[in-house]
Amino acid sequence: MEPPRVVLVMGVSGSGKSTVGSLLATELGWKFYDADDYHPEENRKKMGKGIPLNDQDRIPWLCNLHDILLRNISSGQSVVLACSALKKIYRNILIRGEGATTQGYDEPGEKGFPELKPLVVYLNGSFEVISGRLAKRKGHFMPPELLQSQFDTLEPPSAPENFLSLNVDRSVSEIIYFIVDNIKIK
Ligand SMILES: Nc1ncnc2c1ncn2[C@@H]1O[C@H](COP(=O)(O)OP(=O)(O)O)[C@@H](O)[C@H]1O
Ligand SMILES: O=C(O)[C@H](O)[C@@H](O)[C@H](O)[C@H](O)COP(=O)(O)O
Repeated sequence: MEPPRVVLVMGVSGSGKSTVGSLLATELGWKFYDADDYHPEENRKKMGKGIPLNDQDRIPWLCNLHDILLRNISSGQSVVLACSALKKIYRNILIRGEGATTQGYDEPGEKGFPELKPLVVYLNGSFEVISGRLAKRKGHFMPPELLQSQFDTLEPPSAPENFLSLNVDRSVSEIIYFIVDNIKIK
Protein backbone atom coordinates (compact mmCIF):
# COMPACT_ATOMS: atom_id res chain seq x y z
CA MET A 1 0.00 0.00 0.00
CA GLU A 2 1.16 3.56 -0.82
CA PRO A 3 2.30 5.57 2.24
CA PRO A 4 0.00 8.50 3.14
CA ARG A 5 0.99 11.85 1.72
CA VAL A 6 0.53 15.56 2.36
CA VAL A 7 0.07 18.37 -0.15
CA LEU A 8 0.36 21.88 1.28
CA VAL A 9 -1.28 24.52 -0.92
CA MET A 10 0.22 27.88 0.10
CA GLY A 11 0.23 31.52 -0.93
CA VAL A 12 -1.05 34.94 0.00
CA SER A 13 -4.69 35.67 0.74
CA GLY A 14 -6.74 35.37 -2.46
CA SER A 15 -4.17 33.26 -4.35
CA GLY A 16 -6.70 30.42 -4.60
CA LYS A 17 -5.62 28.06 -1.79
CA SER A 18 -9.13 27.14 -0.64
CA THR A 19 -10.52 26.79 -4.17
CA VAL A 20 -7.60 24.71 -5.49
CA GLY A 21 -7.10 22.75 -2.24
CA SER A 22 -10.69 21.58 -1.86
CA LEU A 23 -11.06 20.56 -5.52
CA LEU A 24 -7.68 18.84 -5.46
CA ALA A 25 -8.66 16.82 -2.37
CA THR A 26 -11.89 15.75 -4.09
CA GLU A 27 -9.97 14.78 -7.23
CA LEU A 28 -7.47 12.72 -5.23
CA GLY A 29 -10.01 11.32 -2.74
CA TRP A 30 -7.92 12.73 0.13
CA LYS A 31 -9.03 14.61 3.24
CA PHE A 32 -9.10 18.43 2.99
CA TYR A 33 -8.28 20.91 5.72
CA ASP A 34 -8.54 24.69 5.34
CA ALA A 35 -6.21 26.40 7.83
CA ASP A 36 -8.59 29.39 7.93
CA ASP A 37 -11.07 27.20 9.85
CA TYR A 38 -8.51 26.74 12.65
CA HIS A 39 -7.64 30.37 13.43
CA PRO A 40 -8.48 31.21 17.05
CA GLU A 41 -11.14 33.91 17.46
CA GLU A 42 -8.46 36.50 18.46
CA ASN A 43 -6.65 36.00 15.14
CA ARG A 44 -9.88 36.38 13.14
CA LYS A 45 -10.79 39.53 15.08
CA LYS A 46 -7.32 40.98 14.54
CA MET A 47 -7.40 40.36 10.78
CA GLY A 48 -11.00 41.61 10.67
CA LYS A 49 -9.77 44.92 12.14
CA GLY A 50 -7.18 45.17 9.37
CA ILE A 51 -4.17 44.25 11.56
CA PRO A 52 -1.78 41.65 10.09
CA LEU A 53 -0.94 38.61 12.23
CA ASN A 54 2.57 38.25 13.65
CA ASP A 55 4.70 35.21 14.54
CA GLN A 56 3.21 35.04 18.06
CA ASP A 57 -0.31 34.86 16.60
CA ARG A 58 0.59 32.30 13.97
CA ILE A 59 2.86 29.84 15.80
CA PRO A 60 0.20 28.16 18.05
CA TRP A 61 -2.16 27.96 15.05
CA LEU A 62 0.56 26.28 12.95
CA CYS A 63 1.46 23.87 15.79
CA ASN A 64 -2.20 22.81 15.99
CA LEU A 65 -2.22 22.21 12.22
CA HIS A 66 0.99 20.18 12.53
CA ASP A 67 -0.74 17.94 15.11
CA ILE A 68 -3.70 17.49 12.76
CA LEU A 69 -1.39 16.50 9.87
CA LEU A 70 0.52 14.08 12.10
CA ARG A 71 -2.69 12.42 13.36
CA ASN A 72 -3.89 11.89 9.80
CA ILE A 73 -0.59 10.54 8.50
CA SER A 74 -0.21 8.25 11.54
CA SER A 75 -3.61 6.73 10.75
CA GLY A 76 -2.73 6.26 7.06
CA GLN A 77 -4.82 9.19 5.78
CA SER A 78 -3.47 11.39 2.96
CA VAL A 79 -4.26 15.08 3.30
CA VAL A 80 -4.47 18.33 1.34
CA LEU A 81 -3.94 21.38 3.56
CA ALA A 82 -4.67 24.91 2.31
CA CYS A 83 -2.63 27.28 4.47
CA SER A 84 -1.00 30.66 3.81
CA ALA A 85 2.30 29.31 5.33
CA LEU A 86 3.94 32.53 4.17
CA LYS A 87 7.39 32.11 5.76
CA LYS A 88 9.77 29.19 5.55
CA ILE A 89 9.74 28.83 9.36
CA TYR A 90 5.92 28.50 9.22
CA ARG A 91 6.20 25.64 6.71
CA ASN A 92 8.87 24.09 8.90
CA ILE A 93 6.52 24.25 11.91
CA LEU A 94 3.76 22.58 9.88
CA ILE A 95 6.20 19.77 9.06
CA ARG A 96 8.04 19.44 12.38
CA GLY A 97 5.89 21.06 15.07
CA GLU A 98 6.98 23.52 17.72
CA GLY A 99 10.56 22.18 17.80
CA ALA A 100 11.04 23.72 14.36
CA THR A 101 11.25 27.16 15.95
CA THR A 102 14.70 26.21 17.23
CA GLN A 103 15.72 23.54 14.66
CA GLY A 104 17.36 23.91 11.27
CA TYR A 105 15.43 22.70 8.22
CA ASP A 106 17.38 19.48 7.84
CA GLU A 107 17.46 18.40 11.48
CA PRO A 108 15.37 15.33 12.33
CA GLY A 109 11.84 15.91 13.68
CA GLU A 110 10.12 14.33 16.69
CA LYS A 111 11.49 10.86 17.46
CA GLY A 112 9.15 7.95 16.90
CA PHE A 113 6.79 9.92 14.66
CA PRO A 114 6.44 9.48 10.90
CA GLU A 115 8.10 12.38 9.10
CA LEU A 116 5.82 14.68 7.14
CA LYS A 117 7.37 15.37 3.75
CA PRO A 118 4.76 17.46 1.98
CA LEU A 119 4.65 18.52 -1.61
CA VAL A 120 4.43 22.30 -1.26
CA VAL A 121 2.28 23.86 -3.99
CA TYR A 122 3.00 27.58 -4.14
CA LEU A 123 0.28 29.59 -5.88
CA ASN A 124 2.11 32.66 -7.12
CA GLY A 125 0.59 35.70 -8.76
CA SER A 126 0.93 39.43 -9.11
CA PHE A 127 -0.49 41.89 -6.60
CA GLU A 128 -2.74 43.25 -9.35
CA VAL A 129 -4.33 39.91 -10.29
CA ILE A 130 -4.81 38.75 -6.71
CA SER A 131 -6.14 42.07 -5.39
CA GLY A 132 -8.61 42.07 -8.30
CA ARG A 133 -9.89 38.65 -7.17
CA LEU A 134 -10.09 39.70 -3.51
CA ALA A 135 -12.09 42.79 -4.43
CA LYS A 136 -14.73 40.51 -5.97
CA ARG A 137 -14.71 37.86 -3.20
CA LYS A 138 -17.76 38.09 -0.92
CA GLY A 139 -18.40 37.03 2.69
CA HIS A 140 -14.82 36.49 3.89
CA PHE A 141 -13.32 37.84 7.13
CA MET A 142 -9.99 38.81 5.54
CA PRO A 143 -9.98 42.48 4.40
CA PRO A 144 -8.32 43.05 0.98
CA GLU A 145 -6.29 45.90 2.59
CA LEU A 146 -4.13 43.25 4.26
CA LEU A 147 -2.86 41.92 0.95
CA GLN A 148 0.24 44.14 0.84
CA SER A 149 1.33 42.86 4.28
CA GLN A 150 0.91 39.29 3.00
CA PHE A 151 3.25 40.01 0.08
CA ASP A 152 5.70 41.72 2.47
CA THR A 153 5.77 38.63 4.73
CA LEU A 154 5.91 36.07 1.89
CA GLU A 155 9.03 33.91 1.55
CA PRO A 156 8.46 31.77 -1.56
CA PRO A 157 9.57 28.15 -1.18
CA SER A 158 13.10 27.27 -2.24
CA ALA A 159 15.42 24.22 -2.12
CA PRO A 160 15.60 21.95 -0.15
CA GLU A 161 11.81 22.30 0.12
CA ASN A 162 9.97 19.92 -2.20
CA PHE A 163 7.84 22.41 -4.09
CA LEU A 164 5.93 23.21 -7.22
CA SER A 165 5.32 26.84 -8.15
CA LEU A 166 2.20 27.52 -10.24
CA ASN A 167 0.99 30.84 -11.58
CA VAL A 168 -2.55 31.81 -10.62
CA ASP A 169 -3.14 33.21 -14.12
CA ARG A 170 -3.82 29.60 -15.09
CA SER A 171 -7.35 28.24 -14.70
CA VAL A 172 -8.19 26.25 -11.57
CA SER A 173 -8.59 23.05 -13.60
CA GLU A 174 -5.18 23.54 -15.25
CA ILE A 175 -3.56 24.09 -11.82
CA ILE A 176 -5.15 20.92 -10.48
CA TYR A 177 -4.08 18.98 -13.56
CA PHE A 178 -0.43 20.02 -12.99
CA ILE A 179 -0.51 19.07 -9.31
CA VAL A 180 -2.13 15.67 -9.91
CA ASP A 181 0.38 14.98 -12.69
CA ASN A 182 3.28 15.84 -10.36
CA ILE A 183 1.91 13.59 -7.60
CA LYS A 184 1.48 10.65 -10.01
CA ILE A 185 5.08 10.73 -11.26
CA LYS A 186 6.66 10.94 -7.76
N1 LIG B 1 -6.95 30.13 -10.87
C1 LIG B 1 -7.99 30.94 -10.65
N2 LIG B 1 -8.54 31.64 -11.66
C2 LIG B 1 -9.57 32.50 -11.46
N3 LIG B 1 -10.13 32.74 -10.23
C3 LIG B 1 -9.62 32.08 -9.18
C4 LIG B 1 -8.54 31.15 -9.32
N4 LIG B 1 -8.27 30.64 -8.10
C5 LIG B 1 -9.13 31.23 -7.23
N5 LIG B 1 -9.95 32.08 -7.86
C6 LIG B 1 -10.97 32.95 -7.25
O1 LIG B 1 -10.22 33.91 -6.48
C7 LIG B 1 -10.86 34.15 -5.23
C8 LIG B 1 -9.89 33.82 -4.10
O2 LIG B 1 -9.73 32.42 -4.04
P1 LIG B 1 -9.63 31.65 -2.65
O3 LIG B 1 -9.64 30.19 -2.94
O4 LIG B 1 -10.66 32.16 -1.68
O5 LIG B 1 -8.17 32.11 -2.18
P2 LIG B 1 -7.42 31.90 -0.78
O6 LIG B 1 -8.01 30.69 -0.13
O7 LIG B 1 -5.99 31.74 -1.14
O8 LIG B 1 -7.66 33.16 0.00
C9 LIG B 1 -12.13 33.33 -5.21
O9 LIG B 1 -13.22 34.15 -5.57
C10 LIG B 1 -11.87 32.24 -6.26
O10 LIG B 1 -13.07 31.82 -6.88
O1 LIG C 1 -1.13 33.80 8.08
C1 LIG C 1 -2.00 34.65 7.89
O2 LIG C 1 -1.83 35.88 7.87
C2 LIG C 1 -3.40 34.18 7.55
O3 LIG C 1 -3.51 32.81 7.54
C3 LIG C 1 -3.70 34.69 6.22
O4 LIG C 1 -2.58 34.46 5.41
C4 LIG C 1 -4.86 34.01 5.61
O5 LIG C 1 -4.75 34.28 4.29
C5 LIG C 1 -6.11 34.44 6.27
O6 LIG C 1 -6.47 33.41 7.10
C6 LIG C 1 -7.20 34.84 5.32
O7 LIG C 1 -7.72 33.77 4.61
P1 LIG C 1 -7.56 33.62 3.02
O8 LIG C 1 -6.14 33.22 2.76
O9 LIG C 1 -8.54 32.54 2.69
O10 LIG C 1 -7.86 34.94 2.43
